[in-house]
Amino acid sequence: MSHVMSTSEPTAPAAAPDIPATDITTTPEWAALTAHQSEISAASLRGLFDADPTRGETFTAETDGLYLDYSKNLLTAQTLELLVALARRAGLAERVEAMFDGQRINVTENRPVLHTALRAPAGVRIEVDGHDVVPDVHEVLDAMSRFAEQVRSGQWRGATGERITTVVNIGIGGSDLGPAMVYDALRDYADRSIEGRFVSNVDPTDIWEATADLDPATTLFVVASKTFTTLETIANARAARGWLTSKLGENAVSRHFVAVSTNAEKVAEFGIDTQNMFGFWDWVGGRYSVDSAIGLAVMISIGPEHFREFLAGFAAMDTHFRGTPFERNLPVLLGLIGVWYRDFFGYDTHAVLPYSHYLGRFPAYLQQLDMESNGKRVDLAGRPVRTQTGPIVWGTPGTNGQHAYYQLLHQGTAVVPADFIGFVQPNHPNVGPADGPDQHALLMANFLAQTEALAFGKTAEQVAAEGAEERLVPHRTFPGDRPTNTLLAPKLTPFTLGQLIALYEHKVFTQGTIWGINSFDQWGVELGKVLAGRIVPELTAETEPPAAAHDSSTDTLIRRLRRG
Ligand SMILES: O=P(O)(O)OC[C@H]1O[C@](O)(CO)[C@@H](O)[C@@H]1O
Repeated sequence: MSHVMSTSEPTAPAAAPDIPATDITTTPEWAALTAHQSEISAASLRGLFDADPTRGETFTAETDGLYLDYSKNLLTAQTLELLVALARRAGLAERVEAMFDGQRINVTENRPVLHTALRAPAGVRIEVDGHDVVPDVHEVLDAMSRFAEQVRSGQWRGATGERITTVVNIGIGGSDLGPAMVYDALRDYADRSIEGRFVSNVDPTDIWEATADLDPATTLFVVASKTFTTLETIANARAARGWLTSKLGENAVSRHFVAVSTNAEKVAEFGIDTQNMFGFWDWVGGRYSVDSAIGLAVMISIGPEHFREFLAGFAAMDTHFRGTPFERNLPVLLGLIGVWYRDFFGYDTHAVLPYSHYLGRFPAYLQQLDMESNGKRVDLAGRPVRTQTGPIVWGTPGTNGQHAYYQLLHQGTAVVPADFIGFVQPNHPNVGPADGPDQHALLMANFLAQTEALAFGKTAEQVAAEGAEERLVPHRTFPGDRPTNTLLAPKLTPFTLGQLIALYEHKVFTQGTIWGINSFDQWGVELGKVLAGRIVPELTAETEPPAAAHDSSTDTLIRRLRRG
């Protein structure tokens, strides 16, 4: 049962779509937004809400139960019109079609970008060089489902005949952040008799911690790597194999190691039988791969049915993104609002603040999705960009952040636009007898209070009227006009999570399109990898490296490390 899929030989490769020749900053649409920004910067959210009492109902959009309130942003209907015109000028509609259509929009790697095919229902036809990839996707999904069921039911046993009770995913970047985040987010759907662990860091402490209390006889390793050449993953996988074989012998490997990769050759070279490999394709970017076989550890945890619901959430958002007018299109709105602040206000960072304990790793996941995609300084043609590009994305779950860095959000000199993500229903009721306030109500009261406070602040007059000491009035004043989006979903389910991930994928795409950059390569990670490869022998070889192998700083640090 080989699950490695290959697409047919290229027939007539789909041409890359035209690279926009126009610098977006020289367009009339850009100029109109620049002029409009000076008007808006004189406005306030208090004023905008006073002028339009229905603003909180009209500046909203919804799809399949996912509700976006973007009213607490410094924008008007005119701003939206101008932003939508900018999106049109950037050719967003055509670029969306080019992506869904399998055109080679990843021009620097000459690849299509088809993560949307990973969640396409069976029967839909999506071609790469004349080959329909949807049946391939479903074949791998079916193979994953069979394997996940075998592990969950205890049919798949370790080399000594024991059931698998721990699945350790070894991967990094997209081969870790996605499955680790989703595993946490969907704990309520998990078979808790099988624990999932995630090892990514090349620091030996990570794999040590993950294995210290484990029994190899009941442990399954999923080695997840698109390329199967990533230093951290291969080092950790080797360590895991040594740990396992020192106790169970070489023959145990095939019962305790499976691989997820696009690179069957390297998987075989590592010593994992490609019969135990689940494949995907070079048209899936690492940070866009959690809904591919990279989600295997998740599927083992939540089961194939919930995994399919998760995919259905992505697919629903894909349909919404592809078919909804920009003015009501959630990813487009989030993308345009982000461009508004990044380029016309110069705000450098963007916070994502989930009011759900289970979404603790969502901001870290989005950091890779957004910053590896849009942290670019040249456009598709290789010319230096004249816009700002991707913001620094950060965040942690509310309410913990409130007692840490929200001080800066409310009163600091930096303005940080933020997305607040919350759920109508809790994952869990209060523990124990209900003699205290409903904790979910406490959570959501904070969720609402924060965006209200950020938007409207508290004036010096209000502070003084409350009887504050005069010298304290400036300290206790809140400026307001700190913009936020509120995303509200009925409940954190596999479907909702799929929707949310796809929402941000398409937001990132929208922004990359406006900026005219390639959101699907990541050359910026290469230099450090190459230099590390050069330094490894300099740290470990018996003989000292030559005196001036690097700069004087790096050389001195290498000597200190060698001294031990
Ligand atoms: O899945 P792989 O090939 O091991 O890559 C892991 C990660 O490394 C990167 O290439 C960056 O170094 C990411 O884009 C990717 O998600």
